[in-house]
Formats: sequence, C-alpha cells, structure tokens
Amino acid sequence: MISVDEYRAAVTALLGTAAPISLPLADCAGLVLAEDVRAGVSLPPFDNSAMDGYAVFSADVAGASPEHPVELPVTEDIPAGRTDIPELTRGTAHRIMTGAPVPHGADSVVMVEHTDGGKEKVRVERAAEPGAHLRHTGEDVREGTVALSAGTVLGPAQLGLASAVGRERLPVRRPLRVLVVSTGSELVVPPRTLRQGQIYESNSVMLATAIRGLGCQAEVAISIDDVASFRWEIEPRLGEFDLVVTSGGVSAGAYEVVKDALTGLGVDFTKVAMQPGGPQGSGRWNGVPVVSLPGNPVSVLVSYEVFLRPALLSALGHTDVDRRRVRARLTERLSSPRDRRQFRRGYYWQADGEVTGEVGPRGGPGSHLLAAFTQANCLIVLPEEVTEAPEGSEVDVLLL
Ligand SMILES: Nc1nc2c(c(=O)[nH]1)N[C@H]1C(S)=C(S)[C@@H](COP(=O)(O)OP(=O)(O)OC[C@H]3O[C@@H](n4cnc5c(N)ncnc54)[C@H](O)[C@@H]3O)O[C@H]1N2
Ligand code: MOO
Repeated sequence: MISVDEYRAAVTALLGTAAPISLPLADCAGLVLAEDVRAGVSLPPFDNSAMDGYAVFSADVAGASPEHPVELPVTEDIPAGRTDIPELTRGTAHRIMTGAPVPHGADSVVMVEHTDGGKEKVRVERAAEPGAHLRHTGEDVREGTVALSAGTVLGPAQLGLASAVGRERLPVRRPLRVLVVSTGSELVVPPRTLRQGQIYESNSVMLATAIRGLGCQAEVAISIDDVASFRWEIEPRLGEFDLVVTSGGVSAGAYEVVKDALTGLGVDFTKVAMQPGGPQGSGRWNGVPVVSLPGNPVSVLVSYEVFLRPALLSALGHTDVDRRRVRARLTERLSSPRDRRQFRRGYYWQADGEVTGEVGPRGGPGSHLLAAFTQANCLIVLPEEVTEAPEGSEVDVLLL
C-alpha cells in the first residue's frame, strides 16, 4: 500500500509539464503564460486627456472663476482617434475628448463642466492646475518592460493587458488533450432504455467536465469489460492524446478490464491508503501517460480532486495547485478506517463573526453516494491515524 502523498507525487511526475504553444488570446483563458511578455508599446502610448473638456496652458486660465471667467478662442477639435497632434498656441484652447492626444503646448485640461462648452470660443470658469486631467505616456506600462511574467494565470485583466500592449497571441503551456474512458459492460448512455442489471453512465461526464474546467480538452469513450475490445478501441487513438484517464476495472474481481489489459504494458496497479479511491493505476501505455481510477462515481471524483486535479494544474504550469484548506468544527461524530486517509463529502459554513467554521457530512462514506456529493462544498479530511472524530472536534476541510 502506498501513501496518498507518495501517489499524488507519482501522478504529478507522470504528467510532467506541458510544452509551450502559441495561441490566439481568445483560446488562452485560464491558461498559464510560458514566457515573459514585453510591452510592444507604452501604456498609455501617448499623453492624453482623462476628461472631455479643453486643453489649455494653465497660466492662461489662472484665476478663472464663475464671476471672472477667462475667454479663449477654440482653434482645434481633438476627438479620440485623431492621429495628428496639433500645437496649442498660448492664449487659445483646443476642445478635447477623453483619450484624445494632448496637443504640444498644453499642460492641463479643463473639464467641460467648468466652461460654457463653446465651440468657437470658450468661457473657462475655473483655474486649472498644471497637469490636471492629463494621463502620461508609460504611466501604466513602459514600452519594452515585462508587462506579464511567465507563470501568470491568464484571466480577463491579463488578456486585456496583453491586447493593450499589442499582442494577438501568447505563449502558454499547451492544454492537455485527455481521453476519458469509462469501462463497464453494465454502462448505458442516456437516453437509451435500461435493462435489468444495467446503469446509466456518469463517470465520463464528471471527469470530462472537471478536466475541461481546467482549460484542457477532453474526449470520451466507453468500453465494455473485454480486454481485446478495450485495447482495440483505445490503442489506435493513443497518439492523439497527452493523457488517458480510465475509470473502473481496477480492483480485485474476475473481470477487471483495465488492470488486465494494461498490466505488463507499463501501467502499474496499486492500493493507495485512502478511502474512497483505494485501488489506483498509473503509468505509460505506448509512451502515453495513463491514470486509472476506480469505478465508483464518488471514488472517481475524490481521486480527481486528490491526484488528477493537482497533477493537471501542475502540467499546465500552475504553481498554486491545492484547494484551500481550513479548519472546521464537526457537527457530528465521524469514524474512519485505521491507516486510511478518509475524504468525506461535507458542507462547510462560517457564521458571521466566528473565527472557525463548522462542517457537517453529506451522505455516508459509501463511494456510490453521488447525490450526496451534489450537496457538498468540501471534503472533510480524516488523517490515517484517526479512527474516531468526535462531534465538536476540529478537522481539516478542503474547499471545493
Ligand atoms: N474484493 C474486493 N472488491 C472490491 C475491492 C477490493 O479491494 N476487494 N475494492 C472496492 C473498491 S474500494 C472500489 S472503489 C471498487 C473499484 O472497483 P473497480 O475500479 O474495478 O470498478 P468497477 O467494479 O468497474 O465499478 C465499481 C462500481 O462503479 C460503477 N461504475 C463503474 N463505472 C461507472 C461509470 N462510468 N458510471 C457510473 N457508474 C460506474 C460500477 O457499476 C460499480 O458499481 O471495487 C470494490 N470492490
Ligand atoms: O476505494 Mo473505494 O473507492 O472505497 O470505494
């Protein structure tokens, strides 16, 4: 039997780190930048106005007030997008809009609200400090400096900045292409009619959803419990994928299709000291990483959380791969098998003003209780040495 931490490290090492690839910004959401990105332009690229109003030389409107307005001729109109930059002559004003380039010779902008809004000539009713309402070249980012550093997770702000400094594509860690294989002769896909002894398939939906949620690609295949047909269906497709994740067929029965098909081909099957999710397999099949999870749906999701999610995040270049861990008081007594780390589905909440939250189990320990998982927002972690956790005791909780 291998420990949870050892097995998690083995799966993370198996997946390694994805190579960099250049992708259009629209395909980069949630991915991790593989190299530093330097700004192709300064931000702002030119001195520009922060307000709609009039560009002036501040000394020309010194002392202006509603009682003693200063009148200036308006000699230019500068909307945003005007590409020539005219010069402001002392004693005149240019009408200017937010984001438009500030003319040479102007050192401030008077908001339109502090004028009569005139087009030919303008009455300025308030003095302007030098520099008022000006946004300076490079105030946000200087051309040539690192705007986004390698390892940055690309969300809306980061992708917006990439576009603002002139990038159309970015070097990112390539999202893994994952083949999710559900095994079991009892499996039927909705809306086909169930016969006695059959069940509707759910593992591939869970895994593909979770994997896609990280920014990876997932395709799904379903195999019956027959070694020859499992190999025949999956082996020719291995070259299309960076990872194969199977579920089912790994424990001790007479028809363990995944274990029987892949033992001796580079995939090792073992027991991990946890519950659920004890029976696991991992290795390479024709060089392609394979992670084989047990078939029970709750075991699948818990195995995903404990092993696959951190390994996939790490492969994608993330450094923060762990769920947030908090301490919480148990609302009821829980028991756990000796020498196994137990992960129970739970609901965590923290009352206003309380330092420590509370957590209650959702459903029992059974790894077939998928409906209870849908009521959970966390996993309660009962360590290997714990067999009893009394009501009111503090436990570790992983927030999902
Ligand atoms: N004698 C032993 N029996 C079992 C052991 C053991 O150590 N000794 N371990 C148990 C544990 S723990 C688990 S977990 C399961 C794992 O078994 P398998 O990985 O071989 O999974 P299956 O037998 O194929 O399926 C288990 C269960 O899950 C259902 N299932 C499978 N795939 C799907 C799917 N895609 N969608 C929905 N449900 C699925 C399947 O019908 C079974 O009910 O073994 C225990 N037995
Ligand atoms: O390990 Mo099994 O996953 O307990 O149900």
